[in-house]
Amino acid sequence: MNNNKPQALIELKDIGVRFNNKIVLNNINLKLYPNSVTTIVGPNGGGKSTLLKVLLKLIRPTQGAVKAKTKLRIGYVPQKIHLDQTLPLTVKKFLSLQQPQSTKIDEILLQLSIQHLTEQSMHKLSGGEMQRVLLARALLNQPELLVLDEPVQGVDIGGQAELYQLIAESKNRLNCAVLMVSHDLHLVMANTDHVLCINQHLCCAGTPETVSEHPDFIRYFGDQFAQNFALYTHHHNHKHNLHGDVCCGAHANAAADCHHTHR
Ligand SMILES: Nc1ncnc2c1ncn2[C@@H]1O[C@H](COP(=O)(O)OP(=O)(O)OP(=O)(O)O)[C@@H](O)[C@H]1O
Repeated sequence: MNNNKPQALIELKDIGVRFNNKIVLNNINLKLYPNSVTTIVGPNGGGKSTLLKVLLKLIRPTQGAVKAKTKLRIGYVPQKIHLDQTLPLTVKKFLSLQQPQSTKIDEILLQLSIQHLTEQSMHKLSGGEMQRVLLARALLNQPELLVLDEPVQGVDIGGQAELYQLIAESKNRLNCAVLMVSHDLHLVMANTDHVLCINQHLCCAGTPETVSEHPDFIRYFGDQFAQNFALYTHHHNHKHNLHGDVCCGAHANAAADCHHTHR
């Protein structure tokens, strides 16, 4: 038994979700640990957002359980927010709804290089600016777990890489766990410890390298990705078993337990 292993921040056990008798998720198991990045990929309609909502306790699963550390601080960047266009709202006012302390807001705005947007109207933000503001809001309570649902939607290609870089820096600063849904596989892989490929069930899971070679993954995303991936990948010289421990012969499917202590 490995006594050095940290406690999981949150654990999903045998999660199943049905909507009107349609199975959307089945038998999903997942543990998230501090200082790790886990990326969920999978085809459209595969249940990725639903899984995040179960984890955030926005949806009660039909089956299974979510076990979280007591008073776990979670920051959430949703796919979209809906603002009333008739209500005037500056960025600072928007953020103060989450965190009233002005100095904390200024600190986060500076970290994300958007201090110039402080008095900007929320209605006039570009796609990239809006996503940074949503990230700022999620970071305001110093989350132990940062959850992001397709965080670069509506952001131009240059801004996408920058936003993923800010997410990685925030993770390093807070030592938090990051769980995100992303379609930008080639952009996120270099900063991702574990990938889960979900299509109702867990198709495959493991390091970016192992998942990118899995037949299910190639079926969903094509081997075009493998070529892009080679440009961005970081290299492991070993694999992991179910407990995240280093071993030599682990199979990609065995890594749904997302403990990763090194890069
Ligand atoms: N509240 C709901 N009621 C009924 N069906 C739902 C509900 N929410 C999601 N679904 C269905 O569940 C399935 C999974 O949806 P979900 O949004 O989780 O997929 P996704 O993998 O995030 O998709 P995408 O990549 O397109 O965002 C879809 O078929 C969707 O229509």
